[in-house]
Amino acid sequence: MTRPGRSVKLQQNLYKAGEQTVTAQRPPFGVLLVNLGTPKAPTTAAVREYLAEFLWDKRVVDVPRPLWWLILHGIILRFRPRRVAKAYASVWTDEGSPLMAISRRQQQALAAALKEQYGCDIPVTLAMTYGEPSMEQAGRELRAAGVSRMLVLPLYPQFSSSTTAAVYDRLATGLKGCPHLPETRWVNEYHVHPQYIKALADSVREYRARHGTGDKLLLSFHGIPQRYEDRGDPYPSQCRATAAAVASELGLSEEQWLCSFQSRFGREEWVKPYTDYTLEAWGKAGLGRVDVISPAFAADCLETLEELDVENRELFLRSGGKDYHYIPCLNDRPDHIGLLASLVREHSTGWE
Ligand SMILES: C=CC1=C(C)c2cc3[nH]c(cc4nc(cc5[nH]c(cc1n2)c(C)c5CCC(=O)O)C(CCC(=O)O)=C4C)c(C)c3C=C
Ligand SMILES: [Fe+2]
Ligand SMILES: [Fe+2]
Repeated sequence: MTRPGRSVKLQQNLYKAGEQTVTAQRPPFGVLLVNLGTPKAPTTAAVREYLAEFLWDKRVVDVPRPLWWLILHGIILRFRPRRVAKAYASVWTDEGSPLMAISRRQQQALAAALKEQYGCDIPVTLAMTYGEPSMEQAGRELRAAGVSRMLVLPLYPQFSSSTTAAVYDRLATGLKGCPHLPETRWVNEYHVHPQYIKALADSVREYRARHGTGDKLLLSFHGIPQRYEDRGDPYPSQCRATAAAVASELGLSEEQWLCSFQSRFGREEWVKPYTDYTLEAWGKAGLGRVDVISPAFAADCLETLEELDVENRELFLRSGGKDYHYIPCLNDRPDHIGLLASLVREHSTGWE
């Protein structure tokens, strides 16, 4: 008769040996790139579906549920989708929503950069917090590639409870019921990473070398409600630090730049100064030319291509401003992909 202790030990050894054989062909780890999400089509129905999921997340809107359900379904989802769908239609591309098209290019470019860096394939998958590709889809892709260690890289340079923490919640939901969790690491933020600051500053330098230099540089970040900052969300102070670091890298004096916040939603107070009020005031004050950049967005999207490049341009010019220049997001610039590859390397120490 075999003693129970001995048989257990043998099984463990066999399992270990088996696992080692498999591990030799497995990638050392995989990367999960995450961005916010975007509608499937620039139609009222698709935008309604997207907003219904996005705006129901308590991390985004924290109004008590029964009241918020009435406001969301009774008012917002009845009227907003039609107007917002028109805005999406005006920026839609042959490859789909700009956010999705650019995210896919970032995914491919990062995979190529990592292959060069590590000398083997490091699977890079893309997930959206809301809509598709979902965390579950991305997780299945990573599992199929044999990944047992996962680095999560939310494409948010500044940490916010309304974005980065929402990724965390959604990931946890996606992993519910998963019988064997991957070992997971996480990039929380990279708001003053030297390569991020340099890439932003270089994008301004290159733009200005081609198109001339504005009187002021406005660094406009997506806003959040002031209440969120008051209860500890570090996002606004990280945005201010990013803006100051870019200005310093560019050698700008205090009066040559400003950090502001855009994309307000609802009636409550959001973090200030507001981008639209600032541009209106600068236009009225007779400012000649403003250059605008939006460092919180890793990819151009509705909020930059429509709100910043179209709506706010009109506002500035209507108010008396002379010239308005929008500088694109880092998107798939090689220095941006280089930054993402560095973040992967820095957070995967010991996994190689
Ligand atoms: C309702 C409150 C919102 C908070 C808080 C918020 C924070 C936040 N969002 C981004 C990035 C993006 N937001 C985008 C669109 C968008 N954002 C809100 C609302 C809040 N965002 C809405 C309602 C919308 C949809 C458009 C609209 O109806 O006006 C996008 C663009 C997506 C696209 O498809 O192009 C991005 C990206 C950040 C970084 C952030 C806080 C840090
Ligand atoms: Fe937003
Ligand atoms: Fe907006």
